[in-house]
Amino acid sequence: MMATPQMSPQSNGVSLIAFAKEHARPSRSFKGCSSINDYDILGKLGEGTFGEVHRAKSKKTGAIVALKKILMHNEKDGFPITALREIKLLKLLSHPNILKLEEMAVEHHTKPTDKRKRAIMYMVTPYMDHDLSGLLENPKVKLQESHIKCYLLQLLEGLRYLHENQILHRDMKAANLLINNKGILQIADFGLARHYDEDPPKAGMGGGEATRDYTTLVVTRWYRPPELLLQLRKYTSAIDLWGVGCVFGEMLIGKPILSGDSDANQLKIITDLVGTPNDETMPGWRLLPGAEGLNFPPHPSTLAQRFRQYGSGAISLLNELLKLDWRKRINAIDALKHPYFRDQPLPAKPGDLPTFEDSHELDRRKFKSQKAAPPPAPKGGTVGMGPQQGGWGGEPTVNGGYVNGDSHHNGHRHQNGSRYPPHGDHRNGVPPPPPPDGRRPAWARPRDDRPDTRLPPRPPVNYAGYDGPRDSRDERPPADRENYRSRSRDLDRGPPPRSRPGGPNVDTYIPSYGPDSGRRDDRPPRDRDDRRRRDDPRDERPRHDSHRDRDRGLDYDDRRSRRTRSRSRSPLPDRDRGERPREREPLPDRDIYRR
Ligand SMILES: Nc1ncnc2c1ncn2[C@@H]1O[C@H](COP(=O)(O)OP(=O)(O)OP(=O)(O)O)[C@@H](O)[C@H]1O
Repeated sequence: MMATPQMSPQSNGVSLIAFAKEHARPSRSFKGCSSINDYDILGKLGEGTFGEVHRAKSKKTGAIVALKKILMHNEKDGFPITALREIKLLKLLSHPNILKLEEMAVEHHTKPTDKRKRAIMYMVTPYMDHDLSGLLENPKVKLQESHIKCYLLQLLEGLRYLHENQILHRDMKAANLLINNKGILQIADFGLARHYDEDPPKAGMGGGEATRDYTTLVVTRWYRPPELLLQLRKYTSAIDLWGVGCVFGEMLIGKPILSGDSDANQLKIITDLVGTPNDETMPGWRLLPGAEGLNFPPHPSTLAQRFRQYGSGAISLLNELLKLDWRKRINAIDALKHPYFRDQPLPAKPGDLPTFEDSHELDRRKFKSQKAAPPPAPKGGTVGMGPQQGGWGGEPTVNGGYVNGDSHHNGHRHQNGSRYPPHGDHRNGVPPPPPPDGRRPAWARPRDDRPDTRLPPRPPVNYAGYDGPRDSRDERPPADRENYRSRSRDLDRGPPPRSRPGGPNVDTYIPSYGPDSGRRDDRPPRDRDDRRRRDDPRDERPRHDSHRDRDRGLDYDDRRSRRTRSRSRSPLPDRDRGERPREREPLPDRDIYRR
């Protein structure tokens, strides 16, 4: 088991080396690195931001595993920092509800012409039969309320463990929750996770308060809490609990509950559901950077009405998880004690859950192809930037879900290899499915009549294209700051500007638990903030940037020349572009592990 809250390195001055030692799981549980030849590849399961995921069988143990291939979108940039973060965190974590990293597997190029290419790395994790998003899309799966409670309890247990150990997941969503046929749910995909510098949450105290800034470029839009949409940088573990609320609602109604087609639209449909913010429901919201120029016509919560068929227990827990005020949002410790879990029907035991046929992204394509033709290949959408044409136009459906531009999609994985929309399918004549039956709960109605849904882009881009403009870190020229302000007043007029690569939103911190981390460990947290990291030439651009390039069909050379062009044109000094010429101040290689 990992540390108790008292062991937090920042709260009591314990060095991160000691922290790592406390947290280290038994060394034999992480085997290190094996060869890809130790595995028989059985088939492809999916494709994510990092790369393909394959099902495989270990030749040594016979175990069925998942191999996540780490794609090097840009070989010259080296190993992706998001993958490094994920590997480092997963190596430390040990909990039944957190996906376990068994080992890494390496594939060396054997052809003489490829010898100079970098080896391909794979993360080896136990094979899980489903992800929750795939499971909910499987027409043969009918989740009963006792099953939902069982999954929700496991999700909260996993999250309590993460938060107790000061880790924010920052990408809570159904697609990142893996489930096996023994009824075990595990939280996966730690590519956006990070160590949290504040104290762990305490019972009855919500997520507490944060004292330092974090990047707001986190969480997939449909699961993104209002405070992040409004650019709060001092956010807390409460951001993950909002995601739990979205996942809970999704399990109840069988589809994502808040599927905004732009950040502005996301805020709109959130407030339609939980009521507009005011000084009581979200004190201080007007002071948040993203609130500038925003006005919400007062409107009460409709949550109880929308979820009335699921009973008062479910409504009460949803209300706690989907609280606008992040300071009052329930934490995982308290959510686990919520009376909903003691109401009938009681949570099923994992071993009592039914088994289902495998539901991964490629299986989802199979389910969908039984219903409709797949969507056209993207013509170069921009991952991370909503289509925006939806503006504030999300409409609630009768059963508590929402219909908007996104929900008209047919839910396929896209042929850009992503779960995220290429932004444009819905304009290509894919007809919306018939409206859902709003009277019956998800498990009691046919799955085929639910609107198809697709995940929005991840990672997000804030519609202002910049956050934290009011603090001393705003080093952009005044003209740029002014642009930000006028853009924020025109939220739904057009597509958002792209955030600047390596700009102040880039939170490239990865916790430094390595044996060589002593020197910096003792520095105050302030020293390890985003400012230092964005100066690092090896700072990775936000994940969506490189992914976006890929989806735009830009190859490495395109990207490089584009970067070179923008560099030569940019009026900003290197510092402001988040870059620092290597020759000026080379950093030791190991520094990449310290951000
Ligand atoms: N251990 C596993 N067992 C079975 N399937 C898995 C496993 N890990 C991942 N998958 C499948 O592969 C898909 C992509 O995996 P994952 O989300 O980890 O990749 P990613 O690159 O982080 O994706 P994203 O695009 O969400 O960032 C998952 O949705 C799931 O369907």
